[in-house]
Amino acid sequence: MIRFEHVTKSYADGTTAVDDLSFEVAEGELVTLVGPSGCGKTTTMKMVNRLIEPTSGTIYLDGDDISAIDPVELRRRIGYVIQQVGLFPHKTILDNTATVPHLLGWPRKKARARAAELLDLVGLDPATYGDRYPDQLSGGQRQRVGVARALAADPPVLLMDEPFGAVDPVVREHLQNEFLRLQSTLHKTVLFVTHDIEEAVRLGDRIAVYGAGRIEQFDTPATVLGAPATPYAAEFVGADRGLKRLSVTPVETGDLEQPPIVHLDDEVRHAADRLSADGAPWAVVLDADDNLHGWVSAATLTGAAAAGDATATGKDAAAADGAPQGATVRAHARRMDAWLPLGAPLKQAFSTMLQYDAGWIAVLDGDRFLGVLTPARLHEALRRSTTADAANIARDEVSLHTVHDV
Ligand SMILES: Nc1ncnc2c1ncn2[C@@H]1O[C@H](COP(=O)(O)OP(=O)(O)OP(=O)(O)O)[C@@H](O)[C@H]1O
Repeated sequence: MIRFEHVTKSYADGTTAVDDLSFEVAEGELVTLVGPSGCGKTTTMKMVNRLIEPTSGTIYLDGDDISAIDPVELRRRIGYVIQQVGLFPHKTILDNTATVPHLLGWPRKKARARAAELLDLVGLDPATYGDRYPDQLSGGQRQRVGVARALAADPPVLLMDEPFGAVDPVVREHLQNEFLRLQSTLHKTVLFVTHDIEEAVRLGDRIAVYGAGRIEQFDTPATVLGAPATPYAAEFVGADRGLKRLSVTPVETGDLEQPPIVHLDDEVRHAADRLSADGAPWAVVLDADDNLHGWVSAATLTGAAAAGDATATGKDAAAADGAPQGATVRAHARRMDAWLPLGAPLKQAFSTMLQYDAGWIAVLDGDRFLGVLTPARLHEALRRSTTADAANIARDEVSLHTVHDV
């Protein structure tokens, strides 16, 4: 969708802002450009909508050489969001959002209806905020208006230059999540500039790590974090890149352990026997529909089974009706609320373990129980995924050596 071929930008004073850049952004892909201040990210972006002209090389948009497209016509195909937002202070939020449709000559009513729809889409109720002026909004709300305005004419391409840079970290994370949600339905082709590696990793399908005027590495977040291409890239992504990888590595079925399973209505004695045959200290408990209920310990079941025997020989009254209390697993099972969906990031898995102070968490596919993730398996998954991504193989094809193998 966007293709750079040997693009260089040098200024009259001899500064080379961008040096022989070649890369491609696929349709519907979100590519983050990340790097330190002054490395040429903004220059790269502004060449796409011709706010800056390259010194040499060619940029293609959807196969067309953009130098042959009238800049005004070009910019209609490209939404642009910047950190300072650039809202017109004397225009209402609704009119600000409708700016591009107005410029395109849409009838006023249609433009305003579209603007209201977009404000709603970015989480601002048009009835509440539409008639306000920019200085009556918070910084985060203004950023949302910036995104709504860029999307108003439904351009296939979005350029975003540090769009969430001016808000505090909490609002920023909120805006990032909202933007990811939007992008998952809109599938725009997005070039997103940031100097924040966390943001780049979080948002990007792929990341371009910039050194001075050059791309040092152009790859998925997982690969950039797991196998930095150069010492510079390694330093830029940070010594804690292993931890950052937790956010971009999903839980897979092969990462899970399979503890024994018992059902709520199983007889205690049968369940206890099964666990002791397996030598397992506990079992996962499922209900009749195979949905997760919780867990039960082998010790509890064995104790209950023994108590049941004593009751039976003691001719307890409850046993007389054939349904002694505590005869099924149901009476002894504990609820387990620590679960997460397959494909969730390992970071979420770890955080859920900590939140519930749990030694394992269940992994579900919809309602279906798939297995459990333990801290050891989580660590293994992370180690395997690093090798798997670098060698381009499946995670379960990686063999690991641990201290137990020595
Ligand atoms: N008009 C200009 N004349 C000379 N040099 C310029 C001009 N505009 C930008 N530069 C230089 O080009 C280089 C790249 O600038 P650019 O704005 O693309 O960096 P950036 O990576 O976006 O930085 P930041 O994160 O600080 O915005 C910088 O060294 C900058 O000083």
